[in-house]
Amino acid sequence: MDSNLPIGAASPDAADSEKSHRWYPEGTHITIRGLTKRFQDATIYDDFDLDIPKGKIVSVFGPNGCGKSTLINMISGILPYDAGQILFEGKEARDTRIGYVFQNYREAVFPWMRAIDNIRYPLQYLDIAKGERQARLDRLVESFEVKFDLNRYPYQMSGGQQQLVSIMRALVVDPEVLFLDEPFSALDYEMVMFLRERLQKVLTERQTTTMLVSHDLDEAVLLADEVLLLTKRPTRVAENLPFDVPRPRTADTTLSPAFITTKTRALEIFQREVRKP
Ligand SMILES: Nc1ncnc2c1ncn2[C@@H]1O[C@H](COP(=O)(O)OP(=O)(O)OP(=O)(O)O)[C@@H](O)[C@H]1O
Repeated sequence: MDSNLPIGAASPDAADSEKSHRWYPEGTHITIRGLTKRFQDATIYDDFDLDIPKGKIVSVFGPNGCGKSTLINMISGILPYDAGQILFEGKEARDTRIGYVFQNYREAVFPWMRAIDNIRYPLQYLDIAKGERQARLDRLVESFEVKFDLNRYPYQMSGGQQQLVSIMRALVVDPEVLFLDEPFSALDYEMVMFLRERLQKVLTERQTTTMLVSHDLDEAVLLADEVLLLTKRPTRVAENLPFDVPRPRTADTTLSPAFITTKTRALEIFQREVRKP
């Protein structure tokens, strides 16, 4: 298959087999071509291309204001863009099951609903039987080994517990793609370690394509299969660093030579980019 074919172009031997109709590179879930985004006079993205691999965790890291949130908001369909195309194995965002976890869990969870009802909420939009809905909920609660009472209301829960509820609500529909924008930045370290560990386990089991925006380089590398390093605006891909040490990855992983090598390289690229005029 020719991975250099432009979006929408049929493969030359398209008639030969079903497989040859694929015009996105093998193993790619999200294909971005010619993406352009402007806010007033500022051009954030100009003719930006990117491929996101299927079933992997990609961390997005880059200079302040380079457009990390803007990127995942455009991909997830929350934010319109000025030009270009974003496709999920050839489908539009609206035809794709998407989960999104916001940094600000206090605004994301529904305060009038118990935790369990918050998590259950999106299931009503899926065309599945009631029994299967409950089974999904039970499986998810089991995977996260939830220790607190899910009959509590958000105001009765800690920040970390509320963010866990919001993560579980994003996962209950078994999303094809999960977006996380700084999900752990407002939480205490013990909770951060717990959530990183649980989330990794669930995402790896389910092989959910995931894009994580993080300001914390340790976290970005620790959780990633690939670290996507962005430049200053107009934003380009500075480099895509693979990080393939086995999972589960814990706080101890940050002491390993492989981690230190990748983090050091990421930091060099980041510093090179922020120093550019
Ligand atoms: N709705 C908007 N209207 C105008 N400008 C915006 C809007 N949203 C974002 N911007 C600007 O676009 C740029 C990219 O914003 P974005 O939040 O995507 O960057 P980021 O890399 O996630 O930032 P940070 O590192 O600060 O979290 C910033 O300069 C921001 O001020």
